[in-house]
Amino acid sequence: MALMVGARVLARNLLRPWSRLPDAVPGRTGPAAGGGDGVRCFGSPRVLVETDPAKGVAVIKLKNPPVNSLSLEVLTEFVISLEKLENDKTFRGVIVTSDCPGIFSAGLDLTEMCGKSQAHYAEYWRAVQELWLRLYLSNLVVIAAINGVSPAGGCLISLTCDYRVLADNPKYSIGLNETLLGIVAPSWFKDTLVNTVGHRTAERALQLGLLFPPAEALRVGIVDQVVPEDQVHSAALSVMARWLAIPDHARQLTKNLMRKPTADRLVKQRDADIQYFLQFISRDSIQKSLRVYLDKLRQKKG
Ligand SMILES: CCCCCCC/C=C/C(=O)SCCNC(=O)CCNC(=O)[C@H](O)C(C)(C)COP(=O)(O)OP(=O)(O)OC[C@H]1O[C@@H](n2cnc3c(N)ncnc32)[C@H](O)[C@@H]1OP(=O)(O)O
Repeated sequence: MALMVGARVLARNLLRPWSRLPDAVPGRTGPAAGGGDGVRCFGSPRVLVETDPAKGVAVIKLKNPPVNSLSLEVLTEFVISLEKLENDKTFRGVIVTSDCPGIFSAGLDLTEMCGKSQAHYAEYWRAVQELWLRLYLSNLVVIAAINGVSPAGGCLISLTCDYRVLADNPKYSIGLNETLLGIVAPSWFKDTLVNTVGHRTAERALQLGLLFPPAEALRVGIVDQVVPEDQVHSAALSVMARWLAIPDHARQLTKNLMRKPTADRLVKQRDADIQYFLQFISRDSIQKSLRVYLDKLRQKKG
């Protein structure tokens, strides 16, 4: 069943012309759309997109309550929204942020990796790869406005961006904490972190599963800027203006120069990476670790 979801969502959207693509959140214009004159909204139930054609900037807001976990549907809808923006020459930059208060993203959806079929794991992992590749190599300027806690896959999304602004709230930690779950961040997660903070900091952070609070996150360079919580969006817009002042072709070629070797490593062995994930995630010990972790999260409330 779940195997069909990603393909169904993709097919339904890709078959439609651009102007009719937004279906779940119909296009709205003007102040009622929440962004002032000229702001248009589209997107899907879990990935909202607000566009400001005059500025050439869009905002992608993840909305998968309660914790913005990256389910197969979120990953698929995210890729579709990004592709739509990439294909429209109006847009040169996108800000990625969250619509869930206090949570940027809880990372990969653990329920997608626990107790499911091999076919499902394969489809899910391909969708994770796809989003990473699209974001990492996007021609758009991509800025993360991190307005909440951002572990593991949430951190990965931020790391794919060109610049990260984090809200200054001690609860909003960020990092690749996979080892704390008894799992291992794949090589391309590791590469993305190494490319951002350097080898030694990445090694320590990965082995210990460190989640950095804002001041520490800034110190190690996992984020570029920490600002008061109510200024995250305006700070991201200011940074965007600076990046958009650079001629697109020069910036895009430079980005490609910096990032393509890392992306190519995954592209060249995508199927092998999926097979490795399948073997890893299907192990009894790994399934048990994930179940224990999920149970702990669920029991926290009780
Ligand atoms: C070779 C390859 C190997 C495999 C590599 C795999 C790489 C994995 C990458 C990942 O991203 S794994 C996910 C890592 N994420 C986390 O560790 C975060 C876990 N969540 C939290 O710490 C907290 O939920 C929170 C984000 C800090 C929010 O806390 P809050 O108190 O606000 O909410 P909770 O009560 O904890 O959660 C509400 C609800 O949501 C469920 N949930 C939380 N996180 C996830 C998740 N990542 N996936 C699925 N579901 C999640 C949680 O269980 C609660 O559910 P219910 O009790 O309401 O049913």
